[in-house]
Amino acid sequence: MSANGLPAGTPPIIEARGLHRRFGGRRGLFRTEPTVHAVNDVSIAVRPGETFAIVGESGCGKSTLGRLLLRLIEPNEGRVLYKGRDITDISKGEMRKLRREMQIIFQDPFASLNPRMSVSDIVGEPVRLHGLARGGQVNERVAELLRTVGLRPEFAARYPHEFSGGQRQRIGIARALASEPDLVIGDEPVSALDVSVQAQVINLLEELKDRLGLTLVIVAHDLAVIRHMSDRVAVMYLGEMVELAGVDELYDNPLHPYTQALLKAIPSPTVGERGPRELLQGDVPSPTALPSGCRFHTRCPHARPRCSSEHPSLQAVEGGRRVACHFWREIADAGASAPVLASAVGTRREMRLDLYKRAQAGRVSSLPVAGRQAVSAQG
Ligand SMILES: Nc1ncnc2c1ncn2[C@@H]1O[C@H](COP(=O)(O)OP(=O)(O)OP(=O)(O)O)[C@@H](O)[C@H]1O
Repeated sequence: MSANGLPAGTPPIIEARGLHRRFGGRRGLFRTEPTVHAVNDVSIAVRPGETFAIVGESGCGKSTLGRLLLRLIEPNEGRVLYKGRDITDISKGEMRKLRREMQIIFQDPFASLNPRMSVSDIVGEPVRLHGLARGGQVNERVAELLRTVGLRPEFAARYPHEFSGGQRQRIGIARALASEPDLVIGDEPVSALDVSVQAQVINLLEELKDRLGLTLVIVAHDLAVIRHMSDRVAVMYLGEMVELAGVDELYDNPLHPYTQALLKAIPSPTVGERGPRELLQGDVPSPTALPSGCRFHTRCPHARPRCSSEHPSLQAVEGGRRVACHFWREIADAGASAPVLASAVGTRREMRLDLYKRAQAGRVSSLPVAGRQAVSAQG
C-alpha cells in the first residue's frame, strides 16, 4: 500500500498538491482591494471509486477547491493531477477533451439549467459535443439517461420551468452523466432542495455511483448529508484543511475542535434524544484578515497562547487520518470529542429517518426560500 491508501502504483483519480487560490488584491489609484485567501495550501488525494466529501461553513473555500480540481478556475500556486497526470498547465484544447471524464453538478437546479433549452437539448448537448452518439441515437441516449435518473423519457420535450427542484436536479445529474464521466464533483448538490427531496437525490447519486463506477467528490456544509454517503471527509476552515478522516472515524471520534463543534451543531431529529444542539460561537473571521497562528483559535474552546502564535501543521495520525491542531491528543485524552455523536448521527437508515423527521418538523432553515417554495413533494 502507498501513503494515500491505494495499492502501490495506482494513482489517485484526482489529486491537489499545495493548492492556493486568492481573489482580489487589485491595486487601484487610491487603494488596494483586499485579498481573499480562499484556499491555502490544500493537498488531497481522491481514490478511484470513493465518495470524498469536502465540508465546512459557508465561505471556507469548499467550492473554490472543487472548481480548482476541475480547473474551472486556476490556482495561484500548487498542482492538480488527474489519474497521475499533471493537468495544471495543459492547454484549453486538451482540457476540453478531459472534461468528458470530469463533470460537475451544481447547487442550484434553478439557475444551472438554461431555461430556453428543452431537456432533450440540455441532456443531449454533451452527448453530441463529445461525439458519443449521432442523429437519432442522441434521442435514444437522452431517453436512457432520463430513465437512469428516474425521469420519464417523455419529459425530454419539456423545459426546466415545468419541473420541481428535485426533478431539475435529476436533469442536472443526467446532463453530468451524459458524457460518461469517471469523476463527478457535486457542489452542494442537494442543499437547495427540500429536505424530503434531499434523501431521494442522495440515494440516486449513491446508486449511480455504484452502478456506473463513478468517483464522487461532494462539497457540502451539511454534515448529516455527508455522513450518509461518503467514505472519507476533509473538513475545511478558512481556506485550510483542518481534518481528514474516514467517515466513521470522523463522526465517532472527531479530533479537531472545529469538527467537534460542527458535529455538535447538527440538529437532533427528536428533542431530548441527545444533548442540546450547541451552535458554534462567533462568526468566521474575514478571509481578507486571517487570524495569526491557528485560524480557528478565535472560536476554539480549547485555545491556548501557542494557538494564536504558531500555525499548526497537518499532522498524520494513525489510520491515514490528518489533523491540524497543536493539542488534539490532549483534547482527545480529556474526552472532549463527545462520543455521543456516533449515535446522534447514526446509521444510514436512521439518517433517512432524520432527514424525514427534519422535513416533517419544518427544520429546513438552511434552505434558500426560493428553493423551498418551488419544490414539489414529487422530487
Ligand atoms: N470569484 C470570486 N471573487 C472574489 N471572491 C471570491 C470568489 N469566489 C469565492 N470568493 C471568496 O472566497 C471565499 C471562499 O469561497 P467559496 O465559495 O469557495 O466558499 P464555500 O465554502 O464554498 O462557501 P459557500 O458554501 O458559501 O459557497 C469566500 O470568502 C468568497 O467570498
